[in-house]
Amino acid sequence: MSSIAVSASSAIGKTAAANPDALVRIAVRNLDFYYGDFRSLKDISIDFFDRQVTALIGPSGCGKSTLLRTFNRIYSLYPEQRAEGEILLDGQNVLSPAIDVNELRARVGMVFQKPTPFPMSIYDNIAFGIRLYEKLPKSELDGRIEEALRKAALWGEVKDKLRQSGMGLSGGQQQRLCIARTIAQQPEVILLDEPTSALDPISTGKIEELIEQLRSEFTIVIVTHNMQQAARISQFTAFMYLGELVEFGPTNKMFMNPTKKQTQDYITGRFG
Ligand SMILES: Nc1ncnc2c1ncn2[C@@H]1O[C@H](COP(=O)(O)OP(=O)(O)OP(=O)(O)O)[C@@H](O)[C@H]1O
Repeated sequence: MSSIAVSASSAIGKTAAANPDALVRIAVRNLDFYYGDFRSLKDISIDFFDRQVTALIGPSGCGKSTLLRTFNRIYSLYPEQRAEGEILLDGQNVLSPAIDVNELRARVGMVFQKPTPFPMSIYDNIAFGIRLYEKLPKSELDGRIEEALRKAALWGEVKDKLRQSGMGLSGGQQQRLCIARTIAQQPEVILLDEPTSALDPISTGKIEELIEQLRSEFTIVIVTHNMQQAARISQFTAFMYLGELVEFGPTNKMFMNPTKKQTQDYITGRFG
């Protein structure tokens, strides 16, 4: 077994096991995705469970980010990109033309690889997202901002400088600010696309702890290249290859006893 697999396996057991009774929050059915003529997702069917973290893993270009980007239809900003099939969020197909995409994006929040604070104060970074959808009196807005910063484990570090620019924070703090901005919109699902790949190990550890805390409230889907991270923080893991879902299951099973040889090869670092 390679060192990657050994340390990934040793992370198993430190994380909460998959809840077999968790409700399905997102049900993907026969999903295909096209960039122009290129079919980058092939007949994907998979369930994402309420208040569980699901890690999407697989080699570069296998379609992890593409799959993530279908859940809030962020791809629809680009006319040559299209999805076919069904993505049922609480039973409602988000690919239906009848869906209000702004409302969808408030329900399905997204945090990107590189922290993307807006060039405005810490306070306004969070207020901005709330004001898009709600008109709140100042006292209530203040409360929502504090709550979001607390949940993102950032309040203690920024409470005395809420009027300072979000751009002045460290990379790790900026990423937690982006998570706070997402939380403030009170989403049901949080999508994280390699949220720690630009961060140092200490900031990465803080984000991983935060993800574990957020799990009690949100359904979380995370794309990661880091197998140890997937093993540490997720309850379910999906392994993708060349646009297909190869294997999906509880993370401990995927890492300790995968069914498919391709999964075994990938998690042991022998993929070729
Ligand atoms: N804007 C685009 N136009 C055309 N093809 C694209 C575009 N974005 C991605 N693709 C292709 O779709 C496939 C899936 O890409 P995607 O970015 O989803 O993979 P990934 O698994 O997230 O990769 P990585 O781990 O490197 O981020 C790849 O073959 C990629 O080249």
